[in-house]
Amino acid sequence: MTSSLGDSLRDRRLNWPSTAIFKTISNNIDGEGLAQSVKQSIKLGLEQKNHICCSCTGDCSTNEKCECLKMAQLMEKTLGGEKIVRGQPIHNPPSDEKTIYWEKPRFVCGPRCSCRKDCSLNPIQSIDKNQPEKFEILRTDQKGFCLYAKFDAVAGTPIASFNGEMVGPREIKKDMNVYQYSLQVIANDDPFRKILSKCKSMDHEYKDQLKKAYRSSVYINPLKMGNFARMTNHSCDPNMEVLRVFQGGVSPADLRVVFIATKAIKAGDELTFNYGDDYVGQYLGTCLCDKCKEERGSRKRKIEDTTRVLRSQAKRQCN
Ligand SMILES: C[S@@+](CC[C@H](N)C(=O)[O-])C[C@H]1O[C@@H](n2cnc3c(N)ncnc32)[C@H](O)[C@@H]1O
Repeated sequence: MTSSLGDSLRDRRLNWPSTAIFKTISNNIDGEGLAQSVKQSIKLGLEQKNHICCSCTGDCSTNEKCECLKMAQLMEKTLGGEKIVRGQPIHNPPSDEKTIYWEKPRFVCGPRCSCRKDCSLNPIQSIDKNQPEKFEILRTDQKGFCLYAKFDAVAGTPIASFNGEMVGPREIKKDMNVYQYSLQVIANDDPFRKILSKCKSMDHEYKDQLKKAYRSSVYINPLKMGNFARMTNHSCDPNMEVLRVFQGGVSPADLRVVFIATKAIKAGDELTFNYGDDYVGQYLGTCLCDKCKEERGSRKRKIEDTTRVLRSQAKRQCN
């Protein structure tokens, strides 16, 4: 990891907080505390008959026979989120963030598909590659480590995946650090369950396990093993949003968390997303995002201006 520290602490890893040291992984891995149904459906999902992958040779997004396109279309039709297609921005109403994350998971081609390079239904194919060249981590006094882009991107571009260990709720509650760094990927009675009754060709045993698995809670903990995305700070005016994206199948192990640009990003910009009101209210105290700092600055200027006016009025009256 190529992190830089400010002033005298530069490059002295001994001085880094434990949250800054982790093993980089490019896929989620199984961790502790997962429900039996989650473990079982991950195992069944590894069987070839339960993969969803295509043998297309051209662009899947125009091939009506493509298995991946069919699943992407089923998700779009049932849950309402547009397909993610490379080169086409994803249009999401910004006020709808929570709903997009939970209600509208997407489907894309995966590493087992034969289409690979040219396929526009495979926009996250190389998202985990060359991360040190794409991102920079710098440490600031107030927010700790911050993630910066080293590239320009248009709104709608997939920027990074958020990787780590898949763990159950018990693991999250045990340690406040784990709680603060983790993202929930499967919620109790997950909206994704609506898809399962519509998958006619799915193996029955697998489908039953999936129905149970998507009734439990699963989190991604990036603390011991993860990637750069775990350094993404909160902003009340963020430049990314989080999407759940299935890649190559529909087991919990195929579910990935992907950050998508919501506005144009320039090299040097800090990458941020909205942690949600609960987190901000409970853990951030004073939000140090640019928007809040700007608002506090303008409030302070207003108070100073008013005080100056009142003082000069009082002075005039005294004279
Ligand atoms: C997931 S970590 C992000 C990476 C973190 N900055 C670090 O150094 O490891 C979340 C923590 O970063 C800090 N943080 C993130 N966004 C912030 C913000 N807008 N204002 C203040 N602190 C923030 C808080 O301490 C928060 O609990």
